[in-house]
Amino acid sequence: MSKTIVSSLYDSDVFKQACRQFDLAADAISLPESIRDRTKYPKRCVAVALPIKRDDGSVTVFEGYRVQHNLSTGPAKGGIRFHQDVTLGEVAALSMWMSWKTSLVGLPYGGAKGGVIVDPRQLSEGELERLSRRYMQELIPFMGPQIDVPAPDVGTNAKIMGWMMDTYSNHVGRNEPACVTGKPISLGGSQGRHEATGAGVAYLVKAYLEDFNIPISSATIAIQGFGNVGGEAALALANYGAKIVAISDYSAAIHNPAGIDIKKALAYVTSQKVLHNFDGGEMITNEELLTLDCTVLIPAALERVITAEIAQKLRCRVLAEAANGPTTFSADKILEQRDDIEIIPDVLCNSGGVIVSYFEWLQNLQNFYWDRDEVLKKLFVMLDRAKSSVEYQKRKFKFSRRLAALTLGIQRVAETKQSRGLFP
Ligand SMILES: NC(=O)C1=CN([C@@H]2O[C@H](COP(=O)(O)OP(=O)(O)OC[C@H]3O[C@@H](n4cnc5c(N)ncnc54)[C@H](O)[C@@H]3O)[C@@H](O)[C@H]2O)C=CC1
Ligand SMILES: O=C(O)CCC(=O)C(=O)O
Repeated sequence: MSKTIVSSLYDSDVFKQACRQFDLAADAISLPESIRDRTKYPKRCVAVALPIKRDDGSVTVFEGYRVQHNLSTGPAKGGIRFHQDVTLGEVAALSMWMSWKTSLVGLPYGGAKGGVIVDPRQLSEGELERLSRRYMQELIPFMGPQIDVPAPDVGTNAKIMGWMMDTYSNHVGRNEPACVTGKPISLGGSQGRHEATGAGVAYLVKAYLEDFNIPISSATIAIQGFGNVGGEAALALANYGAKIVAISDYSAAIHNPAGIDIKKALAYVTSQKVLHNFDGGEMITNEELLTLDCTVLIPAALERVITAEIAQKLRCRVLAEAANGPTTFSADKILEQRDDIEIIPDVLCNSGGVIVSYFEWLQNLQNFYWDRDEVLKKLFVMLDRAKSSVEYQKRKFKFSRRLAALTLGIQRVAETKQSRGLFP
């Protein structure tokens, strides 16, 4: 990666956070200096201008990115975010976390992430389709089933993945479902992918609560973010018998100590798009939600919401990081000292999404499809395996759980790069 680009990425607090995590992990495993920068910084950052014809005939040029952090361990893999606050540094940080995540869970992938600076709620359906297609069109030279395989993230969904897959397929002149995951099932999407990230979060929360001898039936859960991940995690945890006492999205936060009817909340969001005015409890502030007295707090929205100040006020027993990068580096230090909160770190906690994306890619490549039960069974086996390896690493080296997960992911990427050697 060019030094000029790297220094500009450091303008981003999220990128700094990912780099500080890397440095800590690299020191902890005494990663040789000669391999550090090659492992740490992205391989490739692509920025594209995306001119879109608006419904009124005018043209708006949006800006989009794809950062391929690591291509050494397999095709790059990671979601695409449509959000007004996207920056190149944020996308780069998210691409680093994708690399550690795919390596930690043992997938034959590298890591990548994409983003477009846009508030998708401000676009009509037609404008959104033109933007999604243009993004894929501009990036086709860098995409493909064996190069880089995108998926949904914040502000994107199966329909958008379908448009991107169609654009790619039209370009290569054949149906190529394996170029994108998280597609509609009718286009080769996998059973279970829609709920995979949230279902994986819920499965790990349940497994860790068992380890901590906390019955799930007595657990109270607060969730920030009620989109794909937060909504599906809430549903799965409610089905396991936990009580969801607070939920929120960008429009509202709702608290109900007696438990929120999650099916009703999901139906409300499907029809109204937001939680605003949902009649399921009392309105609270975002900070009140994060600092509620509860068994499990699940940030499932954006990065850096658990700041140092919030970390001091947290009253949960378990912090399950469904979002990527929700805890700042300084908040992490405080939580380590507090010692009364167990963290399930993002790269493990939300890995269910990319695991089922891998299953989708495999099904597309072999043209043989699995049913939902088989997908979920395989998902839970892989999550159990990843959890066990993290717990083993944690015990063996007396690391925090985050450091255990990061060192496992980083070590594998570094080892692969080292084994491949340097072209003279
Ligand atoms: N979609 C996926 O498969 C995966 C997503 N993730 C991560 O999970 C997180 C959520 O992603 P998705 O659910 O896919 O996105 P989404 O776009 O479906 O939902 C995001 C939710 O966060 C809410 N939100 C945004 N700003 C907020 C704020 N300031 N306060 C409270 N809520 C706010 C939105 O209103 C929405 O409910 C992100 O960090 C993403 O990177 C991680 C792994 C896979
Ligand atoms: O499903 C995927 O390929 C990636 C999902 C994602 O963006 C993530 O795990 O953060």
